[in-house]
Amino acid sequence: MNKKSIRDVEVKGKKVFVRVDFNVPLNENREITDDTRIRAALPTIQYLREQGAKLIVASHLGRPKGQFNEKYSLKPVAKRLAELLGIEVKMAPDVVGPEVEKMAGELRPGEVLLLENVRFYPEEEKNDPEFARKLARLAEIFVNDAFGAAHRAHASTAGIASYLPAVAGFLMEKEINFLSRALNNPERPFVAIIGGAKVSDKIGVIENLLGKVDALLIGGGMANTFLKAMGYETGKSLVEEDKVNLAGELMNKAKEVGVKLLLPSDVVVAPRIEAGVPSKIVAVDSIPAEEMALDIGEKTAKLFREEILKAKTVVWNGPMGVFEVEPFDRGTVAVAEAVAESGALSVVGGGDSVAAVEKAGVADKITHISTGGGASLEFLEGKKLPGVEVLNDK
Ligand SMILES: Nc1ncnc2c1ncn2[C@@H]1O[C@H](COP(=O)(O)OP(=O)(O)OP(=O)(O)O)[C@@H](O)[C@H]1O
Ligand SMILES: O=C(O)[C@H](O)COP(=O)(O)O
Ligand SMILES: [Mg+2]
Repeated sequence: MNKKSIRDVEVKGKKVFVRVDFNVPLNENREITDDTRIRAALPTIQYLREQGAKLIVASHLGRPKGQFNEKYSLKPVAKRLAELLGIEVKMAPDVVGPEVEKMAGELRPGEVLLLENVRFYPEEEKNDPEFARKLARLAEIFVNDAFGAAHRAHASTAGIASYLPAVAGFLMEKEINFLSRALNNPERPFVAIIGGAKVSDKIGVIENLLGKVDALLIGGGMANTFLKAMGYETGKSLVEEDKVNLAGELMNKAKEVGVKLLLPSDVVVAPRIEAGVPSKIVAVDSIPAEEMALDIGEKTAKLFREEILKAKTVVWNGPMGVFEVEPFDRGTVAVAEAVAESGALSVVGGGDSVAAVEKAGVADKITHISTGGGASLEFLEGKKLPGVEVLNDK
C-alpha cells in the first residue's frame, strides 16, 4: 500500500483519533455476539499505547439515522474493549463538544477514550466539513483502521483527514494487502456468494462482479428481490421493490457474459422471525402470501454446496438467511461448511457473515476473515475506497 501508516509518524505524547469499525452484532439484550471486529483493531490500539499515544477511539454502530438512541450506544463495546485490553476504557457521553474535548485533553499517554456512536449526528454520514473539523479538534493525528467502513465517505472516515495528518492502522494495511494479493489474479473457478440484508447497498456490486467471477450464488434477503424479478410471489419477504428491475437486468447480463447465476429454488418460510416459530420448506413458486422467506431451502443448499466444492477461490458476504434465529441458520451453516471443505482460497467478510462462520465453527478453515462486508465487495470490484484515498501518501 502506498499510504503512510502508524509506523511512519511520531505519536509519542500525542492525541490520536483512531477510527475503527466496532459495528459488531448485538443480540436483543445488547450483548455482543461476535467481537471479531474489536479484536481485529487491538494490534493498532496496543501499538499506539506502547508508543505513548493518547487514544481517542471512534466508531459507528448500526444505523441510528442521526439521532441519539441508547439501543445503538457503544457502551457495551467499551466494556468488551476494556476486558480485551485489560485496562480501563473511558466512555465519552457524546461524540463532539466541550465535555468530550475536556476528556480528551485529560488523557495520559497509553490511555483510551471511546467516543459515542458517531452516527448519532446526521453530519457524520453527510461528511459535513464543520463536523469533521470538530472531530479533528479532539486530536493531533488521524488513524484510519476502519477497513469495514472504508467504502463510506463520512466525516470520521474521510472528512477529518482534511484537518489532520492521516495514516492507516495495521488492520487497514493488512486487509488491503491481503485482498489485493488474493483477488488480483484469482485461481479459477472463482465463486462469489452474496446474501444478507443490505440489498440496495450491494445489488450494484453484482454488476461488476459479473465481470470477475465464474459463478455467483445469491441467497439471503438479497435473493428475494431476484425471485420477485422472476415473477414469483414473495409474500412478506424482505424485497427491495425499486431494485426489482435492476435484478432482472442483472440476470440478463449474467446470461450474456456467461456467468453462472444461481438463485434459490426452494426457501424456508415462516410467518415471523422468532425462534422455534413453525416453518416449512417450499419451492420458490409457492411462497405463502402471509409468510417470509427466511433461509435458503435444503435443495438450494445442496446445489450451492456442489458449486462451492468446485471453486478454487471463494468470496462470501452476507448470510443465506436470518442465521441469528434458529432454525433459519441452516442454509448459512451449510454454505459455511462447504466453503471450509472446499480447500479453495476463501475470503469471508462482513460483521454478520463473520459471526456466522464463527457460529458454524469453521472460522479456522477460512483463508482470510475480513472485517469488511460492503467494503471488501467494493474493493473486489476495483473501486477506490474513500477511507483509504484520503490517507497521506508515502
Ligand atoms: N431472507 C432474509 N430476510 C431478512 N433478513 C435476512 C435474510 N437473510 C439474511 N438476513 C439478514 O441479513 C443480515 C446480514 O446482512 P449484511 O448485509 O449486514 O451482512 P454482513 O455480513 O454483516 O455485511 P456488512 O458488514 O456489509 O454489514 C443478518 O442480520 C440476517 O439476519
Ligand atoms: O457492517 C459494515 O459493513 C460496516 O460497519 C459499514 O456499515 P454500513 O453499511 O451501515 O455503512
Ligand atoms: Mg451487517
